[in-house]
Amino acid sequence: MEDLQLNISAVKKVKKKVDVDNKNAPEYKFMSKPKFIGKTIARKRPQNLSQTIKKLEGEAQKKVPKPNTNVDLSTNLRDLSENKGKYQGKNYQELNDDLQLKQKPRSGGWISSLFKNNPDVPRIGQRAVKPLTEKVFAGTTFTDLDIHPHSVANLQQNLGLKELMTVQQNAIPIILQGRDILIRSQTGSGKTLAYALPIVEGLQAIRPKINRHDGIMVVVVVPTRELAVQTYELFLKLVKPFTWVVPGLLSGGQKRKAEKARLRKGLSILVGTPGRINDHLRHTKSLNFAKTGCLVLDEADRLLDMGYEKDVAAIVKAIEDHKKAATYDPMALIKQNIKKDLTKDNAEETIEKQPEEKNEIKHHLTEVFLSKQRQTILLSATLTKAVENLAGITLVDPVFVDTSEGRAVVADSLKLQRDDSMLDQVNITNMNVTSNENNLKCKNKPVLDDKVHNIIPEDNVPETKRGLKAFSGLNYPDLFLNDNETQTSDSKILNNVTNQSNVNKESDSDSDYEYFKVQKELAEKTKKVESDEEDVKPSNTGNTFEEAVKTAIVEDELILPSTVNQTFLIVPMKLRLVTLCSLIVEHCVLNKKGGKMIVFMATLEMVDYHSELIETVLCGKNVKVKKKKNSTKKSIMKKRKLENENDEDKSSSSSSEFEIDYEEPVEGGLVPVELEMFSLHGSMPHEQRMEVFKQFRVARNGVLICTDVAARGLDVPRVDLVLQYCAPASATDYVHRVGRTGRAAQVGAAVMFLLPSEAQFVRHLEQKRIRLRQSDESKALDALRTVAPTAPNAARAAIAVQARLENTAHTNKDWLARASRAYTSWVRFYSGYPRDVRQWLDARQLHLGHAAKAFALRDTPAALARRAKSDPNLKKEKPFNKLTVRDEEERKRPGFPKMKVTFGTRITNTQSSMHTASEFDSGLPPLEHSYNKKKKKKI
Ligand SMILES: Nc1ncnc2c1ncn2[C@@H]1O[C@H](COP(=O)(O)OP(=O)(O)OP(=O)(O)O)[C@@H](O)[C@H]1O
Repeated sequence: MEDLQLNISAVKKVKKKVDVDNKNAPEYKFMSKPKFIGKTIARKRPQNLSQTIKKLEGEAQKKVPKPNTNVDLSTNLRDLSENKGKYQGKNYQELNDDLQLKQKPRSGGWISSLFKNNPDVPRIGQRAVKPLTEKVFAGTTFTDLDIHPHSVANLQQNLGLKELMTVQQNAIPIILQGRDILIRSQTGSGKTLAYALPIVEGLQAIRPKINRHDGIMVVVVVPTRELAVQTYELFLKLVKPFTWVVPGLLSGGQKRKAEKARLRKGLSILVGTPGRINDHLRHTKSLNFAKTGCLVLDEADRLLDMGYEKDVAAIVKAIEDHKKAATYDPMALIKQNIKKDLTKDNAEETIEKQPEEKNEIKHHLTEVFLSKQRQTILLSATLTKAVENLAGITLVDPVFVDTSEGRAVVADSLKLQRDDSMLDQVNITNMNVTSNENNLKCKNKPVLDDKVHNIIPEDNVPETKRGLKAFSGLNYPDLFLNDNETQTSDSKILNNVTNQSNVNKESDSDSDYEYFKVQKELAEKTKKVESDEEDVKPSNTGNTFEEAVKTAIVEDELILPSTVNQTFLIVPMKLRLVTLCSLIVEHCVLNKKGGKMIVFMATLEMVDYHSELIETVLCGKNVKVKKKKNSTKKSIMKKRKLENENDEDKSSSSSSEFEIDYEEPVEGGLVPVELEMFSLHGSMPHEQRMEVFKQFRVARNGVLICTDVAARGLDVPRVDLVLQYCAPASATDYVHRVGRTGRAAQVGAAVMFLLPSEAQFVRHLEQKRIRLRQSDESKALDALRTVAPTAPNAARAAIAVQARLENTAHTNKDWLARASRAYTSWVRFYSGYPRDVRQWLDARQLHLGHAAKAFALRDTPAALARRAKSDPNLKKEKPFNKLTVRDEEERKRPGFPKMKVTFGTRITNTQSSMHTASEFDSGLPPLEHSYNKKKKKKI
């Protein structure tokens, strides 16, 4: 009686009590023989492969004369497919699929081993982890900034923003000074506005006013198309009072021609993804960065993942090359000289005018736009070694802004130069962010008090001391060396920082008392360390910026908004899909206010399959629904109440679930619910992708199932739950996924599903100062009783839902193929987890048979593997996101020498990055090669 099938195929609608022989069943008691038709019965698993094979053999024996009694099964099957009309043209896999599909109508039932042989759910004690926190709002307003009054009014009226956020208060004055900057601040803390506002301010102040033909002044590079659209839209709002500043978008979806035309028309601010921008750099002559005074790399760490570093390097190099080329333009020089001669006569007039014009320039950033200089801004909520290297390569005399509380840092690389002449002492300013609120209030003074911030305007630095790269040890030209000349940047970096990772003393105890005791000890220790730090002269690395960034990276502590309630739920593999359905119903259907949630999955095949499967099953899509009068919400609630009372009585008297009356369920046991489902991944057609993104943004409630393509930067209003159905590939990914909720100090919740074998992954997160609580799994399936109202308890409701999920997945070959593809892609993804998390997310611990159940499949893993092998869709080319860095293209276009780029040690492993590589392609169709055109003409 190991594998039994629950058959609910009754016609009668009258409640009857089922008499069950249940003495030997371990968990759920199945009947060996039905006492009467139409009630809960159990029977052997029909789709057992051995049975299938026996049947095939039987048929073969009937129809084909037995050639040899010793022939093996494969010979029989071959004979079947080759000789017999019924099976002609079908391979073994097709036959197997046919049988799989036939089983449903024949049996009318389903496998019901959902609650059998599941591993125990471990209890993971909570350790004493003190999360890093960050104050979101600064307590000052935009009027305190020295910006155009129209901007302030626009922010208030069109964006509804009044108060400055902490990162904005710290970063805007520095950006207005034209300084290079690296910003680290938690997710949803307003980093986009922190750079967009001063950029618009700097541009609008240029006189005479710029126009779209003056060239691209600002380039903003972001990792995904959605983020590009979002950033572009913010710029559109900010330039409303300054119509002569024109933002533009290059993010894919449109034809090359249309984008080329837009570039030819002219833009002031260009927002785009690296692949797309780089592609136009190679194929669109009108794209020129000679006038680019500001480069923004948002989500800098992500930009260096997924093989994007070459595109980013090419953009940085293009800006430098174009600017250089513009400087040495002989025609421009001649023109300039002629102009000088012509205007000699008016020299007096010019001299008189000059001071007036100079007075108009409030911020150094405006001067940067008018000069040959370039300001670079790097941003992310998480820093990696690769970002450190990128900062070393791209930033000159930079400032590091880290806004986490208790360690808020504004570290200035120019501090050293000033101190050389003054104190010969290097200090990182650890300061309380709130303490400098008053510094912004005086408009006529330098915006920041440099005594507090350690910032000195670039003008005050002696010429000889300026122009230092962010890291003294980095060799800048390394970026563009040829293969054989390349040296690893890493070997050159002197890592002076010996700071110990601030891993807290841990306690495995759950008790609050223990937790607070450890916290107190920690607080005392921290106090002591801080006072010691004041006495000890810091190590002289020669660059405060370098020291601060390296410290932040070595400590590797992550920060999340404190308004997000983070939990994890340990779910046995077989129960994952039904638990997901339950959480969706609980959050989006039962929640009276209407919930909006994002579900992260590992692969795009999973996203496609799950979103359609869940929508079909929960919403009754494609199912003819005959609404029963008594299945209205009110009656269901009433019934539930009665059942609950009955349950309580019965639980004491009976141990069998099958002794409870089981009414024939409406439409297979499920009542459809109202639910808006959305899905998003990088391989979706562009228009559909944008449409989904826009619709989900405005939706009041609903579920977005997506890959990590939605993990970065996306700002969707009212998302109050983030569910990680598959564990993230790193703690950093965890932070960005969770960061889609609790934005701008809003309240949010985050749940991560873990398998029992993955439970220790929580410890990995705790080491990074992320604190999570374990959720109680006993209530996780309760919400399913809403969709299976006739089920006597949550477990039976889960069985009914699982049955419907399986039946749907076995509706036809197309469904079956998609289910198998999703399963196979997940298995592949799982074995590709990066090495540093593989000890917790170990593919060898997986039970692949149970995993099949989680994909609503009934096949054995071996049969699934065979199906995957014969599926042409799974043999499709690996996603290729290096459209713009092909060798032949490198050679074709002058000015783009073959580059060997290493921004740092690659931390992503190729296997796992391939799964998501398609998320980040340029969005352009491949170029038609000239020989193809010739061929076409000939034809
Ligand atoms: N001063 C402000 N007051 C109130 N809300 C603000 C302010 N500045 C920005 N916001 C809002 O905060 C939200 C998050 O901003 P933003 O997307 O820039 O965050 P972020 O730090 O870039 O996040 P991520 O790290 O996830 O990319 C947005 O909805 C934005 O409108």
